Amino acid sequence: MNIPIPIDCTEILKRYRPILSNSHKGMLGHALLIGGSYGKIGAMVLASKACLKTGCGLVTTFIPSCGYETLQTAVPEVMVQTDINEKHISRCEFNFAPQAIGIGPGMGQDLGTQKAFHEILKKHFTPLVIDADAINILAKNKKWIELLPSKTILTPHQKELERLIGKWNSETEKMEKTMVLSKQYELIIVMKGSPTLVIDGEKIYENTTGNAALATAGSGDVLTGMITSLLAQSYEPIDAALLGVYLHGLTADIALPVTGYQSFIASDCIAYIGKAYLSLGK
Ligand SMILES: NC(=O)C1=CN([C@@H]2O[C@H](COP(=O)(O)OP(=O)(O)OC[C@H]3O[C@@H](n4cnc5c(N)ncnc54)[C@H](O)[C@@H]3O)[C@@H](O)[C@H]2O)[C@@H](O)CC1
Ligand SMILES: Nc1ncnc2c1ncn2[C@@H]1O[C@H](COP(=O)(O)OP(=O)(O)O)[C@@H](O)[C@H]1O
Ligand SMILES: [Mg+2]
Repeated sequence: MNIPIPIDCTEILKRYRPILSNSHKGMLGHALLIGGSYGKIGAMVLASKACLKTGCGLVTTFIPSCGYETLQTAVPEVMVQTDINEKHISRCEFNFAPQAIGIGPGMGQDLGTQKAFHEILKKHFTPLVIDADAINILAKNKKWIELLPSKTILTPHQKELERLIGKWNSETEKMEKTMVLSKQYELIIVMKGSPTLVIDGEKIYENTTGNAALATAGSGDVLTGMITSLLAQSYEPIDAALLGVYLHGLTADIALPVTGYQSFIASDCIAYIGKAYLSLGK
């Protein structure tokens, strides 16, 4: 097994690009986030806000129509497009070309949603981040994995990973199975946990930031928004994954002395993205 490369400040500063003084929103990427369902619009609120706060110039969020007012009120900076269906995504049609798409948080696995996801995979070759229910849908329809563009980023937690690759008997077996999947389809797999590992073919990266404060609802939805943001800003997929995971963990490390473990919530993770960037010292 290859020795993991630590994702630390040195590694991150090789990849991080400071903002240029003449930047405008049109240069900083337009991200599209797709997901949410009745009762889980909050996942998209979190992902969308995190996407903007990570520096993306424009963010459009595609949700079922029941979430329209909630999202527009919670994050007025985000543009919203809605599905014809009220409670879940059933047909995803949008009228612009995003630089990156993040899909899955709170999306549910309704059969209509599965079909809509399949259509997106067949029609679009935009850099992709696949999370939560989009991972679960792929696990149910394994043939669709072939449709993922090379270097698509998947962000499974342990249970989602198990649905995707099957059960394992040891940590070594888990790593081997994940690397096989990564190599076979040229995927970047962010194995979320403590610590989070990022697999890119033969390469394994181990994150050095983050703590148990992140064990709270929606913190993964925030990570999806952050990685999609970096991808839309034209970071290479591996750099977007590593920088996203590192900054996400850093928010919790910086917040901890103020919030403690228990009171830290996903919205705090978003609130500390600015301090996480500042601590890179650039
Ligand atoms: N406010 C919201 O709208 C929220 C929506 N969410 C959405 O809710 C849907 C369901 O997601 P869930 O992840 O809750 O459901 P899942 O059924 O995918 O995962 C929950 C199960 O996985 C296990 N698990 C999770 N992380 C683990 C780890 N590191 N090690 C071992 N076991 C682990 C849990 O114990 C539990 O049994 C997703 O679409 C998600 O995006 C959640 O993100 C929570 C917040
Ligand atoms: N004990 C922990 N230490 C460090 N990071 C953690 C810990 N628990 C959870 N996390 C991080 O929090 C995030 C949880 O993601 P996920 O399970 O998808 O949450 P949700 O679906 O509720 O948004 C992941 O990035 C994971 O690495
Ligand atoms: Mg999740």
